Amino acid sequence: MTAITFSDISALRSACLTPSHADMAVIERITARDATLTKPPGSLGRLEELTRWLGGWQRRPTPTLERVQCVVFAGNHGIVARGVSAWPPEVTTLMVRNFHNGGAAINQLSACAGASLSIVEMENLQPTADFTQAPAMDEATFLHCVNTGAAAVDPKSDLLCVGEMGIGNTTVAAALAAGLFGGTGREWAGPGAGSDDASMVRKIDVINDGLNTHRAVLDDPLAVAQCLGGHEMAAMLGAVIAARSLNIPVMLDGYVSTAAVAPLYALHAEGLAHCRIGHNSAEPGHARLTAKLGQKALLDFGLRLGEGSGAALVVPLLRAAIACHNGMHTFTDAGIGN
Ligand SMILES: Cc1cc2ncn([C@H]3O[C@H](COP(=O)(O)O)[C@@H](O)[C@H]3O)c2cc1C
Ligand SMILES: O=C(O)c1cccnc1
Repeated sequence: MTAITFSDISALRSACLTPSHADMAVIERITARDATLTKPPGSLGRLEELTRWLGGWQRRPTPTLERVQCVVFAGNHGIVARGVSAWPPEVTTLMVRNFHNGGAAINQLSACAGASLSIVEMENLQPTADFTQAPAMDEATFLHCVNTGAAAVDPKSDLLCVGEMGIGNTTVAAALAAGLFGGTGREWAGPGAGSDDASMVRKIDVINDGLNTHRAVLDDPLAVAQCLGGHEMAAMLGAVIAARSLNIPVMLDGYVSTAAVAPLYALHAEGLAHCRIGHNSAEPGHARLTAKLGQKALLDFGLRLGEGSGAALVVPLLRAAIACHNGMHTFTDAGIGN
């Protein structure tokens, strides 16, 4: 659908290092109109900020959400063989079938959001390499996954919601966060889809082993994404870069989607300016990661699912934000003086 393709890692790196920006003139127009609306200035709180963000990236003083796309990328992980998840990798495949049959949480939440839902199976759900032993992906596979993610973005979208399915990927998220921002497995790992105490110990060890194996490349965020990441994580990264070039704002979900795109922030402080984080996951590393990115999640509902659930969930709030901005009358219209 989109022509955004990176021919090699250096093309990808240069796109990461030169992010586009929101349209400041549009943001000024939105701010100016907001000041005329029949409410005390600032009284719609974060709804006002979200309207400026949407309009600034859409380059529209009257932001719209007619075409919202949710994309779920699915992948499997070599480290699952080490007992880091309470679930076997076959569940990834079974959940992909469930997505196609309309039976998962994201099917219901994307429908409530008035969004389309795309499901992308990465690398035929073949697992990555065990990152404690080798890079999770070779460079060509990593680049291919980034490009697959970029190609999944509908260039006509008004908003992109990204999500994932991949048994074991909360371990991968924690490894990415630790690789990018420092700290150990203990500080970044959480129970994911229900790991018990014994599994948590293995998870922490696997993350620490992965950090140790790849310590020579931890200063390069793209190498971190290649060595410690996953197929669906690389695809989310590619989708989010493509969205930025297409001026499409992005709603992230929880820990896994935030960690997948965190390399963009590590490469450039403005790298995730077109993204917001839908909710604060119950996965404990998420709040810490959100703070590292200088963001504040929209909701805190105790979700710990993934699939893009927390991104789709907040779309109705965004609709509320733009309905107020676009539909409210001004003090002049209403004949209210001050
Ligand atoms: C039935 C089921 C549906 C899911 N939907 C999302 N996840 C979430 O849980 C997985 C990560 O947790 P961990 O790292 O502990 O394996 C990912 O697939 C994520 O999307 C699910 C997990 C399960 C079991
Ligand atoms: O926050 C997430 O992304 C998450 C949490 C638990 C399981 N899977 C994903």
